[in-house]
Amino acid sequence: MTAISIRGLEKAYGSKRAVDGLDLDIETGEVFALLGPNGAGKTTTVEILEGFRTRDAGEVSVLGEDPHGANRLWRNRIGIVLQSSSGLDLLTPREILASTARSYAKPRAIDEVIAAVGLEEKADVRIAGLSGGQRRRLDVGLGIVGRPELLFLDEPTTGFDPQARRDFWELIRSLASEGTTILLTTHYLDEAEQLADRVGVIAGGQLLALDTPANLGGRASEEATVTWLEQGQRQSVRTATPTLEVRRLAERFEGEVPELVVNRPSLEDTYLSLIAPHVAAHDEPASHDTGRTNSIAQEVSA
Ligand SMILES: Nc1ncnc2c1ncn2[C@@H]1O[C@H](COP(=O)(O)OP(=O)(O)OP(=O)(O)O)[C@@H](O)[C@H]1O
Repeated sequence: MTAISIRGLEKAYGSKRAVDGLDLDIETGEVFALLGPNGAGKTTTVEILEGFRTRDAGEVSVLGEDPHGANRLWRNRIGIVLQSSSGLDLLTPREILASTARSYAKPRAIDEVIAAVGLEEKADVRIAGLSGGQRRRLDVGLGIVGRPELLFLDEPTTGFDPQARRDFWELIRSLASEGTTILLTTHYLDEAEQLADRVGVIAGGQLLALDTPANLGGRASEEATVTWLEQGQRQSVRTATPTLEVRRLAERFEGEVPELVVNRPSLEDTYLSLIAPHVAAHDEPASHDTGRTNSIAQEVSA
């Protein structure tokens, strides 16, 4: 089944075409990573899917409905983790999670959410006392407390330390194993590689490539580079048959080949070569203020 269907999506800001004829299907239960340089159109696309932005043209269906003007029932089926949370400094994570949970029909237990995002020790501390990474985990907690069928994660691990990122990846895997569909935007290629069933690369509002992380841009069939040390010099060959090359070397060295390494282009290499023609000399500034706010936060602070 299709969780998200996008056909011919277009959105311009004045003369700037932020999304320029995008077609994409995301299947139910899939973890999909949307990649692209600054200003590629990721946030605009995601915000249209979330119902926070209008589109100029195209058809969009999210969980079977057009997000533009969708009702509260539909909204309760999706979870959103924004790029940054707004000021709720006087509340504790437990309070804000409990308050948020009340607006959903079948919320997760608060303690379960606190444990899932690793905030046990900070559950009853004012949010003002949380580190950036801990606030981010709270954002994720707010995104999942309503037990969403579809979760939007916008650059979820920015500011996480390496252990917190790994813990977060485990959380995403467990949500995915429960059948949650996840649309993730990230600038971390390793995150996409670890989590995503498929990745889509966009630039200039257009889809440049769409595949599994292993196959993106023909990666799986790219030549490998075999390197080794011989008479104090690093040697290397590019080959479509690295196993054969390694066997030859093993025979020649009659055993261990010194400092043997076999490399294929990383997802990052492939990604960078895909977007190279689309990236200007200078990066675009970070996204504009979208007007999208944490509706939950608004409710609580209102
Ligand atoms: N409210 C706005 N008004 C005018 N231009 C906008 C607005 N929002 C986005 N844009 C422009 O639209 C283009 C796409 O922006 P968008 O934020 O969707 O990109 P992005 O891929 O999410 O970038 P980032 O990785 O920096 O978050 C950019 O050129 C951006 O400057």
